[in-house]
Amino acid sequence: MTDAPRSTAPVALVCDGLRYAFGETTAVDDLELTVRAGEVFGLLGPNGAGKTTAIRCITTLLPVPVGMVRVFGHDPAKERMAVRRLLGYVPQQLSADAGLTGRENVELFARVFDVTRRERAERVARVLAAVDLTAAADRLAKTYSGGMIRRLELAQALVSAPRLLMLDEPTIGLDPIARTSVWEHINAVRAATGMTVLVTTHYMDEADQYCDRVALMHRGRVHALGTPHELRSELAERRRAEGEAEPKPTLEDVFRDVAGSGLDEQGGDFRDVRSTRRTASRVG
Ligand SMILES: Nc1ncnc2c1ncn2[C@@H]1O[C@H](COP(=O)(O)OP(=O)(O)OP(=O)(O)O)[C@@H](O)[C@H]1O
Repeated sequence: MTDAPRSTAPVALVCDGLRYAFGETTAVDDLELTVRAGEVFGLLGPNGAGKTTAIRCITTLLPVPVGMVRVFGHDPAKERMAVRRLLGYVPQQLSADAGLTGRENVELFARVFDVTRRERAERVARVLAAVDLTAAADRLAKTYSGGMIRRLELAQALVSAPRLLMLDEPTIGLDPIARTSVWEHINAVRAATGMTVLVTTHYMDEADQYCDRVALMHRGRVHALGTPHELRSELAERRRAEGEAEPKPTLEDVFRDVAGSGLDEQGGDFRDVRSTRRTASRVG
């Protein structure tokens, strides 16, 4: 396993030996990551792999009891507010208020993040446009589709102009078209701003397509790390050496290979029961 981003871009995020336990359950076990500025980095794994717990430690929502985390050089334990100012966070749980319009939801976040009154209206309009919600901005969020809600949450997180955007399962429960749309908007904003993105998902196909590098997590530990192409090529090489004629492994094959049979024992598959949950119905 390597953690050597080729880029010479500054380091956006470092986790070194991060460990977090809920009582007897070790949720994150010795996590080592270095994410470079401008990367889209995917933290992948089935339910219970430890992705959300890791994100909560990075975003200061949980303490860092063992190990070290730095966000653009800042320590979440000692410089909580400095870290929060650098971050945009879209949690798995709904963060939009159904009873407010799209614009009001984003304005609320702008206030919470101290965007000055002078800048606020322009900034809110800009992020709503960036996620293609200008036309729907003055409708109540409860009238939005699941994909629109996710894009609204993205706008909420973007209004503070974060340098590191953390997205916890941003496309869960969305249909394929809405999933693609969410990713296209993430990519467009990233291209326009140079923002760094850390995303968790258990959709291996999305990670393969949209992430520059991925870490495959299982039972709190990172089992493989690299570009999707590198990880697939390494497994293809091994399969070829074992006599397979034309191995074309997917990222999910790589995951099964590194995680072994334990993946099924855990009951953790890449299909989440919650993936059938419609984001829109959470709102409506
Ligand atoms: N508040 C909590 N109390 C006790 N155990 C918890 C708590 N939150 C998470 N865990 C446990 O920690 C482990 C990691 O959970 P976590 O939610 O970080 O995984 P995940 O990869 O984000 O999974 P999911 O995709 O289901 O969100 C699991 O075994 C989970 O049951």
